[in-house]
Amino acid sequence: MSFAPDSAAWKALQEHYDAQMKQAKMRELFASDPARFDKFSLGFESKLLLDFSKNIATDETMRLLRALAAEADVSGWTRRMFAGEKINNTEGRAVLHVALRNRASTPIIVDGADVMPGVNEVLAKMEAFVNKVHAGEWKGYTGKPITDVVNIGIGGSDLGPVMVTEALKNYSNRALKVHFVSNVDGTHIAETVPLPAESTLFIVASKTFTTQETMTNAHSAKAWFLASGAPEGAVAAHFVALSTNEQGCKAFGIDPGNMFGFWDWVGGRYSLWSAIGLPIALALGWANYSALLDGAHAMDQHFLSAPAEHNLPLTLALLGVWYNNFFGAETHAILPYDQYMHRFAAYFQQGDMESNGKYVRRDGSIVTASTGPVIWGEPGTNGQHAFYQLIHQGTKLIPCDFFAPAQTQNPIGEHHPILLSNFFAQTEALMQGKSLEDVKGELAASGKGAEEIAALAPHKVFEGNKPTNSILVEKLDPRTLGAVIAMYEHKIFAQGIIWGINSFDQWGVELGKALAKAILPELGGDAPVSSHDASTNGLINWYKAHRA
Ligand SMILES: O=P(O)(O)OC[C@H]1O[C@H](O)[C@H](O)[C@@H](O)[C@@H]1O
Repeated sequence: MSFAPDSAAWKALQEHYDAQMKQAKMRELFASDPARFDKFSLGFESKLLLDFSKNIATDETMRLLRALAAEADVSGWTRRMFAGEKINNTEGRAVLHVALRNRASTPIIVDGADVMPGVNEVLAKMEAFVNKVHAGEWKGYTGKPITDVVNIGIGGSDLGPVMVTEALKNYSNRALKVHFVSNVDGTHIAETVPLPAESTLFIVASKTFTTQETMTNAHSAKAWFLASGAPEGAVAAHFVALSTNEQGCKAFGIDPGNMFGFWDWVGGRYSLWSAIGLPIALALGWANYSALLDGAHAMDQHFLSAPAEHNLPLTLALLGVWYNNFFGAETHAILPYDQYMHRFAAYFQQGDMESNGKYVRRDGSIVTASTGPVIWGEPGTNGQHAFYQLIHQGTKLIPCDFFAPAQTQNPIGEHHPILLSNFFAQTEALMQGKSLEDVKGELAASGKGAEEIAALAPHKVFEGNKPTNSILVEKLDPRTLGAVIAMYEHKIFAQGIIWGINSFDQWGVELGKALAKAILPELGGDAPVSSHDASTNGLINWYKAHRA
């Protein structure tokens, strides 16, 4: 198999870029094709619209990009993933977040056994637990119902639950307060636990149950709980675990009955659909959590079966490759015009950057093309008052995804139309820009003299031609959010296939972890440290000299 950029489809795209698209102007593409919006927009269940017409792309671009996907065999790899093949080759694992939301329960075989009975068993256990907590039947050690839940986890065992509980806050059971502790900085737990211990439930969420930050926080939570006066025997009613490591949970003192398991074929950053979703289900109730899974399943089916021209995740993936590899874009912004979505970009920083931040291909060879972009973003309109200047007039091309719901969940006066008018205006401005002639005309109309016009005009020109995808949903409900998350997951998958990398390992996080373990004992005592490079020694010794 030939990899990008050695493949025929890649070369054809390069020629197309050099000959036509490098200089292409979206303004002109719109002017020359009145049907552009219709041709370059896709729907999903009539609840979601993806408008990708504001991209520097023609029919020919899309045709060539789809040929690239075909050449990389994205659809074959998709089928292999859904069938439970061990496509995570460096860890010898299947990649089956799709099984977690396989609502049809069609068998998926891994190592000769159907994974679906196990998936459904854990879901049933989660449902029973959630209902018990909500009904006030799960009691703390003094007989009181649970009022507060603290999820202790980091990375994939934190970001998904945080993002979804925030995004669907309006669907949550506000009587039950769900808190999240992730950072090993003692400040995080210290600022969280002033809580009523007798009615607080701790969830220790860790796929491996060895993650230093989570274990440290979990032990501190247990110490705080016992110090509050709770007897040792109360731990069972107040600590539950979400993990693949049963031994580790037992060693911590968690009753195996209060452990919710999952499997090595669930990647941490794809785990909100597994037992890791328990805090989500506690916050939102089982019906809403189920609807989230339903939405993701619907998107899975779409990704698996929709032809390339109608396939939303594939379209997003291909446009991402187009800018990343042909226009040299280094970053990609995710800009939700919805305050509830304020952790969405942070969630996909892990989802995308841990998946596709790789320089070695699945066969061990070094990539020769740029891989995953830097993902970043903040909700609109806040971002407009912070970093949009650079997107409009900077020297870097930053493709953006704009996202908004048509219906607000908090209709107050004109807030929602104001919000959406900004969304539409920004994508229009980014595409159209503003010409020198227009700027000069405006300055003249405002009474400025020739000299002032000449001095000011260049600063007020917007080149435009900045690409955006616009994603509108009818309403940000659980089903829709499930579909949107799955859409991005599959986008990341398809890009990984095109770049020839394994999107499902994360060896790059290991070195720092190992070094931290080696350095920790060196931080004790007063003896100066000299075993590292000069900078690291200097930093450690400065810390030792200045710590209280
Ligand atoms: O769930 P855990 O095993 O505690 O892992 C938590 C996180 O830590 C690791 O460093 C990985 O980079 C993440 O992919 C993972 O989500």
